[in-house]
Amino acid sequence: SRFLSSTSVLDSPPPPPSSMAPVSLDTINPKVLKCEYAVRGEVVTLAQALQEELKSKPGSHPFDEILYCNIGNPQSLGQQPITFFREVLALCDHPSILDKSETQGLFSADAIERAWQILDQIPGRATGAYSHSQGIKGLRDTIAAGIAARDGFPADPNDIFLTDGASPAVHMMMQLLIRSEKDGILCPIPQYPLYSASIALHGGTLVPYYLDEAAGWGLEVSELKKQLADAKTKGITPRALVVINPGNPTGQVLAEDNQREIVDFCKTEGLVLLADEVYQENVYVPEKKFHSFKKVARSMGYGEKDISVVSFQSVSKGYYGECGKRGGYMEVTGFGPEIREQIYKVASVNLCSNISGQILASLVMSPPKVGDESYESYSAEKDGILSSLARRAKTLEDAFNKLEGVTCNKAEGAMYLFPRIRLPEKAIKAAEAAKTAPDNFYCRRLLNATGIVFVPGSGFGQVAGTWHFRCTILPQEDKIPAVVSRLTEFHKSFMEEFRN
Ligand SMILES: Cc1ncc(COP(=O)(O)O)c(CN[C@@H]2CONC2=O)c1O
Repeated sequence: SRFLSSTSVLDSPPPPPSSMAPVSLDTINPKVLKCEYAVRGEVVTLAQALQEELKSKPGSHPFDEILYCNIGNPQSLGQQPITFFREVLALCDHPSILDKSETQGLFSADAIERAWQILDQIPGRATGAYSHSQGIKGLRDTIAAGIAARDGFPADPNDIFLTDGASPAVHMMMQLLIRSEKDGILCPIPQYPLYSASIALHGGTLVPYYLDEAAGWGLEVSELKKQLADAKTKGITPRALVVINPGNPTGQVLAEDNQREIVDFCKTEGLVLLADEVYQENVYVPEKKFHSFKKVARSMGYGEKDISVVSFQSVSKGYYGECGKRGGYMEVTGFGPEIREQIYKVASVNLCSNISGQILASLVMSPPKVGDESYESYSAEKDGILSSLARRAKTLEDAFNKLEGVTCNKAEGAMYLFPRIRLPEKAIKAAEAAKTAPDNFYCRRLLNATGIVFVPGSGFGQVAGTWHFRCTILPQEDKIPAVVSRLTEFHKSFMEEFRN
């Protein structure tokens, strides 16, 4: 009746502000409020503000540029894309140039050939069309063949779901597995906060298992068992175990026998093994090698009926670093057809992932081979990037270990270092006074003094009473000395200021 007579609306006083706003913090989904993602959190927001100030008021800070060491985003820091991949992508997106004579002079013959092959796998050769909701079948065939060649065990294209990066694949699995807050997902601490965020958004419970920093971030099965039992006493039903290998933020690469223990643990406990393997190409130490969890399970004689393994891959990492192209997949094994049908249904709600990402995922899993025209140049680009990442990891690891009160495990893989910092009591008190976590306090002070952007360890989780920060190994090599010198100078003055 309020809107039936215009005069009553015109005469009546405006409703109080709270009831005017259709949406307010207390009327949105509380799961959204609970969700956090520190990789682009408070310190990064402050960095972006400083960057704007530097633009509008040059000289307004004791540094002339922001050095973003917060996110695994290689190409934003100058890393070049892989030529062959981009040649194929460009040709697939503009097929009319494929048979022009000029094209022969501009693109490698095998890139032209690969583009034709891919286009022949796309209905109507239209990269602008929706595809099958699991992704283009021909590309899934290529990816399955790449997985089989990597592992030495068969892969089924129908187990593969191409996604816009690994993130939406993780969300889909959380959506499938979490029925209520009574469902628990075992996650490593420290963890990549996509997992804690997704579990929060889907209303589940994160069941932590602590990686052992003193043992090079080792994953002890005894810890898994302890946390599982503890969760059950609280009425939680553990559904899955997340393993990030190589680890983010911790950089460890699991030993194969440790992986076998983990597979047995999941099989015994009836847990889905969620294997996040987006850094599978990022291994820097000769004594470690990447083994997929699916390969480990199969090599133990465990097949489809023995264990559910979901493997996540992405085009955002490795030596390709194509974060913005949003490509990746999950390989879903060990589920019955009725479950795969449910996953397909959820995937079909989003129609399909983007086609460029799908093409890239197939290129990443089936790159140029020996004898291909582009193989030499492709290998030179790949080896150049990976060897540079290894050097940067070592340089930063050594620099951190030289800082007073800081210890840093080796980055065996991935793209990060996660040093521990023992802060003086005075600094802890100052952080409390600033109403922030001590490691966040340190990162904010570092940013304001040097322009360097780290992410505080509290954004990834850590043993209570310990403090860390995460630094990527991604600034180009010519920038690393500046990171080291600015950090070292800042750290000395910070420790002096707060010496007990
Ligand atoms: C372990 C892990 N899994 C999944 C993802 C998601 O990748 P895509 O959705 O891009 O495929 C990331 C991204 N790494 C984040 C982003 O940059 N820095 C990080 O820590 C990651 O580190």
